Amino acid sequence: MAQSDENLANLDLNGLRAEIDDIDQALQSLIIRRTKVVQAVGAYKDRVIAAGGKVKVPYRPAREARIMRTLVDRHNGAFPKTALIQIWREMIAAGTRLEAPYTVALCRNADGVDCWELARLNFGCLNEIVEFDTPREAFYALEEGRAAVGVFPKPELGEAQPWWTLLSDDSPVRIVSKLPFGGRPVGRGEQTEGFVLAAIELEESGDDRTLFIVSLPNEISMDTARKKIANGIDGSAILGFSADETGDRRFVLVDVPGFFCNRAEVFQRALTDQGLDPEDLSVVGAYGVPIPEDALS
Ligand SMILES: C=C(O[C@@H]1C=C(C(=O)O)C=C[C@H]1O)C(=O)O
Repeated sequence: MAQSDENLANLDLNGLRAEIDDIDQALQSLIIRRTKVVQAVGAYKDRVIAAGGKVKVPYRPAREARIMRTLVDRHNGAFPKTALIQIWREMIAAGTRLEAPYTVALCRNADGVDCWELARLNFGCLNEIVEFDTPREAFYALEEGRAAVGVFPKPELGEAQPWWTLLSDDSPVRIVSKLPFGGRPVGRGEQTEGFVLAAIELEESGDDRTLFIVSLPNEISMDTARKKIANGIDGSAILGFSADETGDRRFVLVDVPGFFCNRAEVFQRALTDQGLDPEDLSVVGAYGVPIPEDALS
């Protein structure tokens, strides 16, 4: 029972296994207790939803990001941090599923890439993953509450009909997380990155980036737009651009450091100061900055 680290070397195999059995029992009791608390959170969310009447999506990625960062910060010993995160991923995904049904929507990009491995690792072994034929269908499943979350491949610059043009101020669906968040799958899916979409409110995780879509007149070359956006907003990156059907303007997806939910005017002003004169600007998501690879080793 609760042997000191030094004493472990004096135990025989049976003694060591008895020690492991005790630890497993304590861990399992804590999982049982944690699940009861998660269910109480679910009941709390039910009351809030009953008052507000929205579709119930229990997933709270900002809270999950805080939990994962805390785990990594306080860890020590030989057990790998990526595996530690994975244990919590399973626990969180299985518990969240008790709060409300949980289907994960997937779609492929034009190159046939999907985020199946990332989705399975992040949303656990129990949640159903449904692959849709097109990003549009996956997106509608989220809007209509047929799926709780969707994992869409990271946009490619210049791809035809990018999925992110489906996002708008009129839709409750937003980009809410970036995957992988804490550790990549080994082998298949290792190079893949994706964004999680869900019809939930944006919340701050303490270290976030914000995504907005701006429409610019087509006369402004992509190069000019890129330079002016970079000059106007420190640390910004352009993730995608597309021409719209009428062809006189293009949409640009911009990723900026910080949490700027409901603060589109900040970007509007920064771009106007650069002489870009944006026609339309919507904040379409925010995500917790993933844990860097070197913090996981
Ligand atoms: C329990 C909650 O619901 C979900 C489950 C979480 C967990 O198991 O810790 C964390 C965030 C949510 O995705 C919560 O919102 O706190």
